[in-house]
Amino acid sequence: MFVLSEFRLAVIQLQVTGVKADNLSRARRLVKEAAGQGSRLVLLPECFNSPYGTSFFSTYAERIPGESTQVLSEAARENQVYLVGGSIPEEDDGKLYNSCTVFGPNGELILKHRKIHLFDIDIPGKIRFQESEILSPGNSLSMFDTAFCKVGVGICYDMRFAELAQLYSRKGCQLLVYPGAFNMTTGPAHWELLQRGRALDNQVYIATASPARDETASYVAWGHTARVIVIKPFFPDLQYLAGVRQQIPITAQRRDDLYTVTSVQEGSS
Ligand SMILES: NC(=O)CC(=O)C(=O)O
Repeated sequence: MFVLSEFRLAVIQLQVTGVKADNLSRARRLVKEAAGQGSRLVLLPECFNSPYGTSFFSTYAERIPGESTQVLSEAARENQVYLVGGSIPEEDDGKLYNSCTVFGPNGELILKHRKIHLFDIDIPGKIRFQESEILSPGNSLSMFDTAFCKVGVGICYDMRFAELAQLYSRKGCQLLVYPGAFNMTTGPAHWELLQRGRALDNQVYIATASPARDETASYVAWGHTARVIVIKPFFPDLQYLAGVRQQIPITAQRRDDLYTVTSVQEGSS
């Protein structure tokens, strides 16, 4: 496989409203703009086609393939990019999921990742959110190969689970992408810290995209879309990453005789 050492990745902090058609056309326009600036991989935020909230999921839910994924497929093909389509509420067989679809430069669906860890938190006086009241969890890891590098996919709360990132890293991923939508409580506390932690521990690049902050929304996203890396911002540079892994060889130094992280299932859900 031909692997480019350095490539441009775009993370889109999309303004998301209650009008699905507007969200889709805005996303499409921004994917085109990102590709026009040389991006080869583009990332949209969690719930890019609908407001984020348990009261919205069933109204905005679609089957896959459906209206929103059709737009994503066309946007990927027209612009010849890998497109990580944030997430959408998905309906399948009477159940709802929070699902990320990834399309290749020919517009083909490469994978579907259903959020594995549902966002159920209760911080008194601050925020209570229970995705599991409405959604079902996915049960699979999701990775894909590009012409540049291998990519692992998680959605928002998935980022809090260090084991998932460890597994992706062990399975050869150099970049982990997390469409996300942290909020005004957890965002300032953990959004950047988690990304830096996942990147540093696993010697991988991390990219996240959030909806733009909208103070009038029922769930106010923190924003702060990031193209993080512990290492060197903006362009994922795989040669540089290989250098870091060689200089600080924690992968080879792991004590697999004392501990291990294993997966019981994989593939796209
Ligand atoms: N929205 C999420 O899934 C997660 C989140 O906001 C957090 O972990 O904080």
